[in-house]
Amino acid sequence: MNPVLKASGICKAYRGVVALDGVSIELPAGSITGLIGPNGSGKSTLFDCICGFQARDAGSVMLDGQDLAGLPPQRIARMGLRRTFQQLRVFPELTLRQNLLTAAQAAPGFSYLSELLRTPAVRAHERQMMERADAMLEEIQLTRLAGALAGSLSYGQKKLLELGMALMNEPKLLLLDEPMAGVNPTLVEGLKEALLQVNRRGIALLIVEHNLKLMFEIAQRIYVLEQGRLLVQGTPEEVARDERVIEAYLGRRDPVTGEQGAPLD
Ligand SMILES: Nc1ncnc2c1ncn2[C@@H]1O[C@H](COP(=O)(O)OP(=O)(O)OP(=O)(O)O)[C@@H](O)[C@H]1O
Repeated sequence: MNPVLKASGICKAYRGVVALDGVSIELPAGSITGLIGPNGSGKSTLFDCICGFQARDAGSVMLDGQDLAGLPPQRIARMGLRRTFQQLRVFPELTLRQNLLTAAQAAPGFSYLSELLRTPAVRAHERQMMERADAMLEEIQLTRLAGALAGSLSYGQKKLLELGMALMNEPKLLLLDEPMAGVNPTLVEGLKEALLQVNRRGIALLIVEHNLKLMFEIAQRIYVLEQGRLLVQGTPEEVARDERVIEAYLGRRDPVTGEQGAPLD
């Protein structure tokens, strides 16, 4: 089976600072993959280079066999590759339902004029998107807050809303940049379950997350970056046992428990 994503030889430097140096990853369709590494190892930059938010210096990215070279991020998103960011991106002055609708795709083939005249086809599409938004609210279990302003949500609820927004157009692949960061520990389990639920629908996940305990629980495969290079890849068990990974984290903190200088297992 074709991988849903194949990134090969990705290189990126910021004014001489090498952030990525020939990184390659391959994600099977429908899989959950973790991307870990110490601070500054290039994880967010790799996301940016895959999604078209940053131009690559070298390397190629294929989504479901299609070359993404030169395509803008919005186009890549429409092709089925969505992402979330370390910093939340919801609209605080809009309701939850409105936030979801902003993420809904305009129907292909509608002209500006047909949108302006609100033709029956446009109205039917709007109805469809409204139904989709309501179904998504149920899925993220925020239906009771459909009409509330997003700004009034807790941080964890905003994370769920952001996840819902990323899912409005049924992507093939979702890149999640630290989905658990800043989330109240009592909500971590709920968010984990939401991610597993998304994956059960066949959507592949690539997750950057400092909560490695969670990562080791849900990922089938883990890639480890260090200083812009791929250090190791393997199953969670293989990665947790790998001397190079333990070494990379020693003196910083244990990737699983957060303790200083302890080995992985
Ligand atoms: N816009 C930028 N301009 C200059 N240097 C940058 C920029 N973004 C990232 N870098 C540098 O590139 C390297 C990789 O950074 P990146 O943010 O991708 O790492 P990361 O693994 O995501 O880190 P963290 O876990 O702290 O989020 C670092 O040395 C960083 O300082």
